[in-house]
Amino acid sequence: MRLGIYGGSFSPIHHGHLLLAESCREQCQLDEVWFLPAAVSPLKQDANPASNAHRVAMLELAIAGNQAFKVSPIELERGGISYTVDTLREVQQIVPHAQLFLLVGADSFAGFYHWRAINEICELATICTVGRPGSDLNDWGRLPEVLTDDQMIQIKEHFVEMPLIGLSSTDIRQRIADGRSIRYMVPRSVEKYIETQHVFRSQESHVS
Ligand SMILES: Nc1ncnc2c1ncn2[C@@H]1O[C@H](COP(=O)(O)OP(=O)(O)OP(=O)(O)O)[C@@H](O)[C@H]1O
Ligand SMILES: O=C(O)c1ccc[n+]([C@@H]2O[C@H](COP(=O)([O-])O)[C@@H](O)[C@H]2O)c1
Repeated sequence: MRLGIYGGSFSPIHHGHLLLAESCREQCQLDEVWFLPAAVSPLKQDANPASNAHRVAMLELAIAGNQAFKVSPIELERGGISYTVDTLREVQQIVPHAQLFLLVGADSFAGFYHWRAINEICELATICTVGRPGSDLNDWGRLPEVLTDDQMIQIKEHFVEMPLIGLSSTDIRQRIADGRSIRYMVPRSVEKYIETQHVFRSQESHVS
């Protein structure tokens, strides 16, 4: 099985996330893509995402009907800071025969040099990178100092094409706070959930 591993805060999930996952599924011939909401994203430790329950509920609504997409709670259940290397090790235990592909947007990839154990990450999974407005996938910074030539070639062979989508969860949360429209930025089911559950409106929704 070719398995896509897609981590993020997903607070909330939006159409940029969904198109990224679908583009990787198609172009990397993935059998499944697992969405893994982070307990605490290592480089966004000061962020205050919606509760775990809300993020999982919105993810489930967003992927409903897509047999290839699943939500995995393993980072939430592990708790603490969600280091990707720990997640990949855990997934390897759960599905030992799966070939793992790590899906990463360009802004996250720009910080990849600072992630924990990046050589091991590259051993455990093939990195699939996707463009995002404002981040240049060709700017590798100091990565060539730490990655092997083979690792760099493998990453370059897995650039995934997708129309650039200038959506971000931060902007969507700001729009909600301002009482502005988020229609067509997130699936309708997610929009309705945010509305009826008052997510991002009350302090309560930020508590796990
Ligand atoms: N519009 C987008 N285009 C391409 N990749 C994206 C887009 N939005 C998010 N991603 C990627 O999805 C992953 C998870 O992102 P995350 O859940 O942090 O969303 P975000 O919109 O960046 O959130 P926030 O604004 O709260 O920081 C990261 O790899 C990120 O690069
Ligand atoms: O393992 C790390 O050191 C690491 C550092 C930064 C980000 N990540 C993961 O990358 C994913 C997207 O993170 P972010 O900060 O762009 O939302 C999420 O699953 C994080 O756990 C992982």
